[in-house]
Amino acid sequence: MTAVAAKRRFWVEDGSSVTSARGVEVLDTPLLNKNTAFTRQERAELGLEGLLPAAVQTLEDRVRRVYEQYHEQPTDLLKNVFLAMLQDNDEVLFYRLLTEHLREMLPVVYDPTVGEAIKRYSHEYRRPRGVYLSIAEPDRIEAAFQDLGLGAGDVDLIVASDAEEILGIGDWGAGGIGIAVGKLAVYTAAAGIDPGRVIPVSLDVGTNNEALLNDPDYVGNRHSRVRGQRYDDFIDAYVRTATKLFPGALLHWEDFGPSNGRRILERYRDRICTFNDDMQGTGAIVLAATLSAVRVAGTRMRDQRIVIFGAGTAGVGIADQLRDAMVRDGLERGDATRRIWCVDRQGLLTDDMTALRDFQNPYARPTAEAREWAGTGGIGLAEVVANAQPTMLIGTSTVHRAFTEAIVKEMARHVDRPIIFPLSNPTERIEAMPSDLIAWTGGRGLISTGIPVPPVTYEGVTYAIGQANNALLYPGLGLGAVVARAKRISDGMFAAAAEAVAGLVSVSTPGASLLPQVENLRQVSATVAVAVAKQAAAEHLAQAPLKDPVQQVQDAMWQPEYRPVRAG
Ligand SMILES: NC(=O)C1=CN([C@@H]2O[C@H](COP(=O)(O)OP(=O)(O)OC[C@H]3O[C@@H](n4cnc5c(N)ncnc54)[C@H](O)[C@@H]3O)[C@@H](O)[C@H]2O)C=CC1
Ligand SMILES: CC(=O)C(=O)O
Ligand SMILES: [Mg+2]
Repeated sequence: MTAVAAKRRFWVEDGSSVTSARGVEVLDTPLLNKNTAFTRQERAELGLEGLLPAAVQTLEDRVRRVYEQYHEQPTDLLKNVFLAMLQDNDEVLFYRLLTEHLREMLPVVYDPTVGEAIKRYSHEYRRPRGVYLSIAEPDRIEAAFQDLGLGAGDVDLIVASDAEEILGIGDWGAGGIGIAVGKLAVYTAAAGIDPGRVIPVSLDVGTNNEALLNDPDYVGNRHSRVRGQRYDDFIDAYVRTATKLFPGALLHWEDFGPSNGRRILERYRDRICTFNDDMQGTGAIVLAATLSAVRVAGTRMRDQRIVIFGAGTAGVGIADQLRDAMVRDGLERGDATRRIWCVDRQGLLTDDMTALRDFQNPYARPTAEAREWAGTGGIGLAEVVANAQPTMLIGTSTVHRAFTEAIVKEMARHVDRPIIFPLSNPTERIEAMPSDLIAWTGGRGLISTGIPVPPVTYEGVTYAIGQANNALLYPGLGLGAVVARAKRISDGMFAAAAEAVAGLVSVSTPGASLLPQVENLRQVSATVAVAVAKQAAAEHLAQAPLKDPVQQVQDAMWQPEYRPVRAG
């Protein structure tokens, strides 16, 4: 039996959607469905008369109603489920609502509530979204993508996760599709990436999460994680198929375990258009926040002394970009590397440790240097902070409350404006809350967090806490790459993106945020996109001509508006 390739239900011509679907099939297509906003003529043409109540409403009418319904949901998880159902029913309405209430709803669609939704995925499961690839059937990858009915030029972006390290909550197996869906929702809300031209992908290689393996409702493969050659071959089959079927697509990797994430990126980054968000997107947004902080502190990038607590995917990704920024500020690479101290489970990483991961090796400190720092229980974060006297402390460890009052006060003894970024997500993982950090440093701390937090008032000054989350960066990066039709995603593109974000921030007022506010995410993303597209052109990585990048970026941004729908 041969597989039957699915056909697209609709396409766009002169600003209208044209569809071969009729009746309920139209209402069941989220990017086509306008529900009560279908005009009388559209209802007649598409076989919808009698399937809808009499009133013909506008998008604004519909937004008003769903906003009320949203507020009737009693918990953030149920709000998330409500929005997912809306997205599956009427995608324009979902994106209009989300865009109009971004500060309110981003934490529900994305970090932190997305973490809870992923944990509950099999229980709250209603309908599928995306492509589910199973390690049991690597030879069905092509058929799986073809079931979408998309052509070679129809896809701009694919976000894939194997769900080994979802945010800071660990292995969530098939539920990991939720992070791909959430990241893509942010791409569209923040940067106007066309939601009809993206694919979320679950790479289901099993799970080591016992709770899932023993949960009768679990919807994924019920075996332990496959590793080694079979895993690599599966990833390779995914990359080969995706790039063959959709040669223009950017492949985004999200929430892999540290060794796989790094290895996959190294294998493909010079061959295809791809990036790892946790390593590179995070590194760039943290660099942006650092550039702002350094301006406030009146110091220079090259003068920083940086302690990173949690030297995994995100931590070392941040280290790499901060090191490169110090090199751009005039330091030799070796000298820049020596201004970074990485602390992980085993304490300060030193060069006598045999079990370091290869990407940690460059940051291992000479054993002799650290020997005299050892407290009674080894060289932990407290000893490193006391001895290294850092100007910056970054948390990517998933360890809640790891930045204690004693450690923060010790840091603040040695530096005028301590820069402290507790970046772990979701809320129950953050290394310290900003209100404490500001109090412990007497208002001198320059703070940014991964989760969204409200402003903190301390001794009459209100401190806005910028969200150092890769969501402020990757959407614009993706848009810039799409507009430029970039062949590769280079380190230079991340540096350009970071500088563009930092350039949007005015830090002259006391308590000003180190990063732009989430309300301005579309402006931030457009600015990043222009910088990234220009950088791609400068590095001869752009395949599209860039005559007027500012206008090209604006033109490329999808808007949540109902289009006329015609029968075809
Ligand atoms: N703000 C942002 O944009 C981002 C934040 N993150 C957050 O960073 C955290 C880490 O994420 P990944 O790097 O992807 O995970 P990962 O698993 O690659 O890295 C975590 C590291 O922390 C270490 N660690 C765990 N317990 C520790 C302890 N008690 N003491 C010292 N080190 C310890 C682990 O050994 C590992 O090396 C998560 O909470 C995640 O949500 C990750 C990416 C982006
Ligand atoms: C924000 C993000 O990508 C993470 O926490 O993994
Ligand atoms: Mg992530």
